[in-house]
Amino acid sequence: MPSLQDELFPSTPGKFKIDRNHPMNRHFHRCFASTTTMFFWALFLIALTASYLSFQSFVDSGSRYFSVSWGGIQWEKQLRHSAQTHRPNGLSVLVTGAAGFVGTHVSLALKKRGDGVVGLDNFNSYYDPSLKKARKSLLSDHGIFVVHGDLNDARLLEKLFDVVVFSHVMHLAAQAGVRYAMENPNSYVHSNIAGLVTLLEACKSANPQPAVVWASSSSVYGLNEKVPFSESDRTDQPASLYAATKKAGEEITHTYNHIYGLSITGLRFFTVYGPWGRPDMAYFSFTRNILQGKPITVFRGKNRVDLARDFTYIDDIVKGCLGSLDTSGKSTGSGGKKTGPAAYRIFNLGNTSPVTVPTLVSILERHLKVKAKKNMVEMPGNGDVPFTHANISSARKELGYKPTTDLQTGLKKFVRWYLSYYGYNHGKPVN
Ligand SMILES: O=C(O)[C@H]1O[C@H](OP(=O)(O)OP(=O)(O)OC[C@H]2O[C@@H](n3ccc(=O)[nH]c3=O)[C@H](O)[C@@H]2O)[C@H](O)[C@@H](O)[C@H]1O
Repeated sequence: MPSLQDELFPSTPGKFKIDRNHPMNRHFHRCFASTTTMFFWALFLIALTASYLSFQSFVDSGSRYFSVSWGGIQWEKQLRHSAQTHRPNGLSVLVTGAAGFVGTHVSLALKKRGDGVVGLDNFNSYYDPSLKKARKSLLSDHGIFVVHGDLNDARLLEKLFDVVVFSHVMHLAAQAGVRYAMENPNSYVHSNIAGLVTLLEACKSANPQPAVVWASSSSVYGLNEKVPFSESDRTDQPASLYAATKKAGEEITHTYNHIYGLSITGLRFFTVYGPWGRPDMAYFSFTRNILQGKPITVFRGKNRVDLARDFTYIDDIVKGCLGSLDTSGKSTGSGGKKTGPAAYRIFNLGNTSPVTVPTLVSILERHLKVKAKKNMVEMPGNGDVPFTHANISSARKELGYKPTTDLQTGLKKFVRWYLSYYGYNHGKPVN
């Protein structure tokens, strides 16, 4: 005789029948019905929770505008992996502007020596974004993850500091270019002022606070005529809005150091050049035009005086950046409050040997084996300064900074990279 159990739960699927009139079955049916209801309610709740969580990460991931560019479990995993250090006492560094010229080189150098690096970049179109994307894939080949996002996205920054404990921030994201400030002044305010403040707010609130090293500029010396430029020289006569925003950055970072105990190092870069450089800069655009047989415009100062720059090779700048990170000392704030004094430093990173722009052109002509078509034009009043020249004794003493590449050697490396990147063979484009 089949047991009750067998009747109710036959081993053969599909033969399950319930005699609703059986008293035992009526009782069972009530129980079963309530279990089923509970089961469906549970399913419903699980589905509801899951969709809430994924909605949260969707909102997290983007911004108020719901564009999904960051966030989610996979994204966080990539962040943590990229930030992992591979040497004892390695640094964990957030590099802003990582797909930029200096950002790419600094990120690679940090990774190479075993530090953890996470990049941040908004991939804006100030110059050819495909170059930025190529730099990004170079970084990715070396295990560096670059987050696509803007400095002004406070929620993104908060999230980055939530997921990773950064020991340092290398802040290189900026609106660069001296002359473009007359075309698009607000982009300088957006990146160099508002973006800087948003970043410093995130740094100040992070626990622990990171030490911050950031890119100021030789342009802060403006109309200063005392040479070479020393950090203690006056910087209250900017000649361009770009310079003014960098100078403002120095004042803003000072207040965050003073109030919140953030360790701050500002680096005044002097006309940095090299492979993977910026197409808007003179050495780069001159190379492009010379190879394409197009004329170049060479600015000249008052009384036909040649303009000169303390052109500094990228590898030297990278050494200065790493030296700054290594010697920055800790921030002292906690929970957004200062608990003691922290370092506030400013260094010139230049080459200490200015070269005139016509000399730059003749070095390029030699390396490219093509004569330039030069238009000599009087320097328009667009923010340029006649010359720059760095005194680097502070950086030498404090950071062990010692530039070793002269313009001739550095441009040779740049030209070799340029020809290979843009597909030239013996000075001719490869079809
Ligand atoms: O040290 C800095 O802090 C800055 O360096 C760089 O500015 P600059 O030193 O002005 O470099 P760059 O544009 O290459 O012009 C070089 C020379 O060529 C002259 N120049 C320029 C263009 C042109 O068509 N003709 C010309 O003669 C021009 O008159 C100048 O004499 C960065 O761009 C800037 O972002 C910032 O980082």
